[in-house]
Amino acid sequence: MSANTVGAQKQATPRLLEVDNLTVTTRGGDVLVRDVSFRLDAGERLSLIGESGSGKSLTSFALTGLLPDGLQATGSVLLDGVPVIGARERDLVALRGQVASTVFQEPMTALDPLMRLGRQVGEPLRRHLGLRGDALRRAVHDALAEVGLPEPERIARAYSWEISGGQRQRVAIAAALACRPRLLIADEPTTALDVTVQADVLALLERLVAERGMALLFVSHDLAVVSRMAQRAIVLRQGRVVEEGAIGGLLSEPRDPYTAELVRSARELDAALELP
Ligand SMILES: Nc1ncnc2c1ncn2[C@@H]1O[C@H](COP(=O)(O)OP(=O)(O)OP(=O)(O)O)[C@@H](O)[C@H]1O
Repeated sequence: MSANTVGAQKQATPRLLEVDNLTVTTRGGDVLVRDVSFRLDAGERLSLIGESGSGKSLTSFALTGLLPDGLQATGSVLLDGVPVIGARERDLVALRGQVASTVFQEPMTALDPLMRLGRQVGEPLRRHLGLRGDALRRAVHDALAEVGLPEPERIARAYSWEISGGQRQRVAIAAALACRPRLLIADEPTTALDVTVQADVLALLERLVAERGMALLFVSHDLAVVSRMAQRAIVLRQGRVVEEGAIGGLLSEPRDPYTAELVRSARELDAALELP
């Protein structure tokens, strides 16, 4: 194979995620996210930070075509080279779960209260990997065991309202990761949980991301958590990117006044916070 051919092949491998001028508007013309652009490579850990209402969730929803009804995305989102904006729902279903999966803030909304948990974890395995019968049952059991749930058989038979909030988030993580996506989008995955289980769920995500070499887009307003989970961060304010860079630099020498304010209030909130 010539050097030229190798070069051409390398170029042909798409980036995991390329976002250019992503803009989210309401039908009435209000701009909620404006001109957001960033890249994420395989295995990289990036955070979206910003105060409540800064556009973090809408940005993360737009990446897999999950914006709520009534909102419209423009610009370009390429997920593994496939355009998301304007794509047919059918094509997005193929990307979700296999290329990129999302874990949401409130696990209750991600899980169907009328369906046994095992079936919900099994659904992506059936749909994407074609597993059936014993193979499917084993894969569901393994997925539940891998997220540290005791008694996976019991959990598989249970409904979401029969287990604790922390366990629910573990089940949602198991469902999101069942098909081994290359990118995990975690939208404030511990905010709705009791503080005593937050650390456990973060440790679980950290372990799974490291073990599988997954890329992570971690959405949070909590700088202490971000400094643990990500290498790089994008700071959003009122729907715009105000700063981007390595976490260490953002925390020690924030360039934008808004980032400086976030760092200051985080330090104030928790004097014991271990920031560099
Ligand atoms: N479906 C919607 N219709 C109209 N406006 C919306 C809709 N969803 C969100 N917004 C508005 O868009 C802005 C950005 O919302 P978004 O949920 O992305 O913020 P966020 O940074 O994730 O905040 P939080 O940390 O509170 O979740 C907010 O002003 C919000 O009120």
